[in-house]
Amino acid sequence: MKRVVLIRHGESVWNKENRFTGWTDVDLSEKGVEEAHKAGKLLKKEGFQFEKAYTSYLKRAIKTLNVVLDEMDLDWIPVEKTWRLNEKHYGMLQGLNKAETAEKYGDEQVLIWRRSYDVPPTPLAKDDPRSPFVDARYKGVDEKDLPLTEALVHTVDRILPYWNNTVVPEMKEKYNEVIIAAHGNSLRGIIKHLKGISDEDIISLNLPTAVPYVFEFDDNMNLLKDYFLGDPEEIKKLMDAVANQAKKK
Ligand SMILES: O=C(O)[C@H](O)COP(=O)(O)O
Repeated sequence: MKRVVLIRHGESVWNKENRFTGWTDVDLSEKGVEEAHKAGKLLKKEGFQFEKAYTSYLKRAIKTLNVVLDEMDLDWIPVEKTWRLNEKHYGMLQGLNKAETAEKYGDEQVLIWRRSYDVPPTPLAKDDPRSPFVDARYKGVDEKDLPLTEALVHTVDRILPYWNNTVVPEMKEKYNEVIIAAHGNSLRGIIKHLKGISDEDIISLNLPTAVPYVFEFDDNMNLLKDYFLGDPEEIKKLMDAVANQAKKK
């Protein structure tokens, strides 16, 4: 049996301030660091032994991963970073408060921007200071792949080649247990693919911060089952809170 654990980063400073973040590189809040410690302790207690870790180019995911691995005495395992695991790019919404945006444009429009499968927010200009075209970390990425906004379909399009061409072959060949530390929407994209969730039903999936989500596979990487680690009632509350972040006050 093979296991992949997906974990959204702990609460970030902009999660705390309820701002759209996307590719903005904000740090973890104090609570976010605590959440990562809690997740690492739980994974250790449950006997996980990761052999490789994958994460994004964004520090909230990288730091969550580092805390988790440190709690598990697994600081030494190989870690691969890729821009393909970055959060969905939120275009011009990046930096705006979610509830204020709902006051201005209405709950329905904001739900479309957050959760519709194929309607992206207004794009950034290529030379906007927030654009990946002016950020050194994306210098090695082919310009045609760099987004200025994304809907989930675009996030899925850039993640799947990484899942199919890197994670799956590495697991078939040499690893039994890996962890992927990433973001609410980039992980929703992977989960949609793994569970065959429809474009309509994916709208209602909301991932809480730093709750390990376990996927078990057979040796050919066919999905057997999936489950969150932790108290189901508590997790349900956390998921509902994420869903309600962008509603009018
Ligand atoms: O980028 C963000 O703002 C968050 O990481 C995810 O936000 P969402 O739950 O509003 O999509």
